[in-house]
Amino acid sequence: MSSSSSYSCREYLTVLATAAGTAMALGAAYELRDMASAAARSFLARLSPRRVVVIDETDGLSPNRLFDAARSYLSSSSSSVSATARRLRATRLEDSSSSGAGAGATVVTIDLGEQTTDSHDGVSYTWRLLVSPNPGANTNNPHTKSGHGGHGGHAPTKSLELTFHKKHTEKALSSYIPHIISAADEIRSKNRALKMHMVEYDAWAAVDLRHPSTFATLAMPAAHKRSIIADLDRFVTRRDHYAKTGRAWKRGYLLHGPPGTGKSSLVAAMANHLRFDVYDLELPAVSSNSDLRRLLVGVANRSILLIEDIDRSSSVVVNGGGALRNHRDAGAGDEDEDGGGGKVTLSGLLNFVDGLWSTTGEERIVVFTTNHKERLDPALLRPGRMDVHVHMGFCTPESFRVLAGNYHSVEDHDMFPEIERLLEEVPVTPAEVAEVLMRNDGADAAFRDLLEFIEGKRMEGGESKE
Ligand SMILES: Nc1ncnc2c1ncn2[C@@H]1O[C@H](COP(=O)(O)OP(=O)(O)OP(=O)(O)O)[C@@H](O)[C@H]1O
Repeated sequence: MSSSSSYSCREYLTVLATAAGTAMALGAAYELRDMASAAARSFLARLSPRRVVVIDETDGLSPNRLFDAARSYLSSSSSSVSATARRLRATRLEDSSSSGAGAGATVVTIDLGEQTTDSHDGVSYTWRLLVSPNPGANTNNPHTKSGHGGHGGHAPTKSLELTFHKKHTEKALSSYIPHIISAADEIRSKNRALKMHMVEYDAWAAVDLRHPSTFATLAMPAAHKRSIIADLDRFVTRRDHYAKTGRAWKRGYLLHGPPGTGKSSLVAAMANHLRFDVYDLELPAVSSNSDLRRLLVGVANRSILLIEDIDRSSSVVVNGGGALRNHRDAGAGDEDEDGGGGKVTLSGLLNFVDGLWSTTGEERIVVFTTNHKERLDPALLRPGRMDVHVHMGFCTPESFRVLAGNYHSVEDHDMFPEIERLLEEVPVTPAEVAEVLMRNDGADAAFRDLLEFIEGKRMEGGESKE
């Protein structure tokens, strides 16, 4: 028994020793094989006409921004990812803000191990999403894996491989990668919720800008809309032009017209179109140049600075003794005639904005609104100050049809000819029309109510449409 057991033991040890020897031999063989395959890879890489750029998810401890940018880019329609990848991964974005254009949108991107192609500037690129185990991970111990241990430190790392012909290396690095970064910035700006910033205790305070107005819902002549959209689109693409001429990259808009004609709605439509935040600067609330400077410095890039009712600011000046003066040549640092040194002036503000923003090279839009353009100092109206003047007028038949579509999804109706005939002669603001259309549930009742409303205004008489 004992001899058989010692034999077994010897035999067992022999087996073990043989196994260990085999393992060592195998280990050495694997090592040799790895070395050989690395050498072969590097040899093949030298022979291959393809070049590979690896973009890891993290750069040590911090996230690699280029990886994030490339993933956003590959999820967007600007790349041809969805057309070429075999297997896609789809995610529905959280519907957290109604003002975020990407809110609730479905994002599609390539799945792990998949590859897709894209082309840019005549060059074809291949992308592959790979995952590799983290070197610090003990893959046998589930508690050290991300999601179990809670630290996530040993999660597998992802990387993107970008492959292209090596003759295009220069183009890939100096043109394609910057293109990806700027496309990703654009996607991020489209997906974020817009903000409205207002002055509170001498500092900007932000709330979500949830104004639903867009150029599609705006009641104004279609030709005017088209020219404003074209102007905005041209402006945001002209960085080089402004840089060359040494001018602040800003565009001034003056929106004028009676109350309720949609000036604020147009500002919201511009913000929604450009995905710019709005900074609502109430000039009378700003008491000194130092406050103004601080506020203007705090206006972010790619935003709209809104200064409303500037005629009211001017009339304070005309009557003397207000916080604002509207002198033609006044600078922001001028002394107030009433001895309230360092008070803000409107034209001073504009000089100030030009000087302050000419060095930043980022696009900003300044919008002034007024109900009385004729009351403004002509110095404020000259080009360069306010480049585009937009008149927001009373409701026209064309504007009425937009509102009828907005509120009742109706394109035509028996009562339209009568309503439109009346609108030609009676001054009714789009806000008044919108209010009547909104208070009625059914289209028939709404249009009847509107007819009565306009008739009533005509009977009252008052100002004519001219
Ligand atoms: N042109 C328009 N297109 C669509 N809706 C409009 C238009 N004008 C007015 N409205 C409706 O009337 C409401 C009030 O209009 P809005 O505040 O845009 O006018 P405003 O000209 O800025 O007035 P105010 O000079 O009094 O500030 C808007 O929220 C919108 O519902």
